[in-house]
Amino acid sequence: MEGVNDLILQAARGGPTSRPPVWFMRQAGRYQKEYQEIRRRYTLPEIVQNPEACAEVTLLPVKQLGVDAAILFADITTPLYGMGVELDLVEGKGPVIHRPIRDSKGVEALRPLEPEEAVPFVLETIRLLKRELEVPLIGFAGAPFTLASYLIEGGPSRQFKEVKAFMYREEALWHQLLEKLTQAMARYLKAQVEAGADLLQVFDSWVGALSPADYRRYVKPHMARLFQELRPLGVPVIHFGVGTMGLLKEMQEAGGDVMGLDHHTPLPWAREALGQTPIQGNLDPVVLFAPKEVIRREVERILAENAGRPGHIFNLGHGILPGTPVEHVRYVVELLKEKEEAA
Ligand SMILES: Cc1c2[nH]c(c1CCC(=O)O)Cc1[nH]c(c(CCC(=O)O)c1C)Cc1[nH]c(c(CCC(=O)O)c1C)Cc1[nH]c(c(C)c1CCC(=O)O)C2
Repeated sequence: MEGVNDLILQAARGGPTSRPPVWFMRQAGRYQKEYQEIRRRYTLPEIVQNPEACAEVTLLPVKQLGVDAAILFADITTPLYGMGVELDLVEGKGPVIHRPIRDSKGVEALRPLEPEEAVPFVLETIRLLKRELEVPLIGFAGAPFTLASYLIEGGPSRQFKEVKAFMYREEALWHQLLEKLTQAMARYLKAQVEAGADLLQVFDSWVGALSPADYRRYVKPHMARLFQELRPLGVPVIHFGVGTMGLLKEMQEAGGDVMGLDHHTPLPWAREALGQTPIQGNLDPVVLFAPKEVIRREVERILAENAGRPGHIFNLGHGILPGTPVEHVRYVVELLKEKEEAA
């Protein structure tokens, strides 16, 4: 990508950069008044299905914050509609599935994903964005476990009791379900790269609910398969989850060029555990509600903990929360850009 800011691609490949590139998970969302205005007129699926509106929302944080990457605006549930799943995105809660999967009929009813038919609007949004963007575009998908947790629980969960009980009780069916989701997300991500996505992030947000032994048995083979399918695409892939310190080595073995670190994971420990693998993270999203002195202290702590090693993409440990002051998010970007001037 000549003439554009490709810091994030360099860092994702482990190369040296003049400063760590920065973007934020959920960088487009309710904390922005411009987003709230658009949301008063359209629902989230209506935005996603309208490439002009969707590109505009994707560009909002790039213009407002000066981040080093854009992330496609969509939800992890977006491709599920194309597999025959009916669901609602409930404000303040998250995805609610009309008929949660509880048996083989539910698994069989999931259709294979044909991206050009099921999500043409996502691919068109990517093509529109590529004409405008001067920073790389991140495509993304939910990982099979995280998607299965919504499909089986029927909505957000704290204990993940239904999904884990299903996994233990119906092991063969579980593997069928994860295989279907793996194939669908591999095709979805491939279509995003063909449309122009420059790197990818796989969100296994809720996989931290599993023990390392369960991860190895029930999830890791599918993740390994997914990353194997993505490798020929030739773009870096970020592998992210929350509460994953105990799983991080297993997740790294499954695949991904960059490992996402939540804010509970000590960065020096992760560097030691992961060797040369680039990392992304790991500021606590709640720090963005703190006074600027505290934000500065925490950003500097993370930079000091990384000790100038290459392959660090600055981000939060999880997504930006509603109510976060935009000014504070922008301040983090400014702090990182100051480092470049100082260098
Ligand atoms: C678990 C998960 C979901 N969705 C997503 C994940 C994985 C990332 C993570 O772990 O946070 C991924 C996601 N969802 C959204 C994006 C957009 C890109 C970005 O700017 O990061 C991304 C990357 C838009 C969205 N997806 C959703 C919003 C909320 C705002 C709205 O309804 O307009 C946005 C901006 C809805 C959603 N969808 C989901 C939740 C938990 C919610 C929030 C519910 C709420 O608080 O109202 C499921």
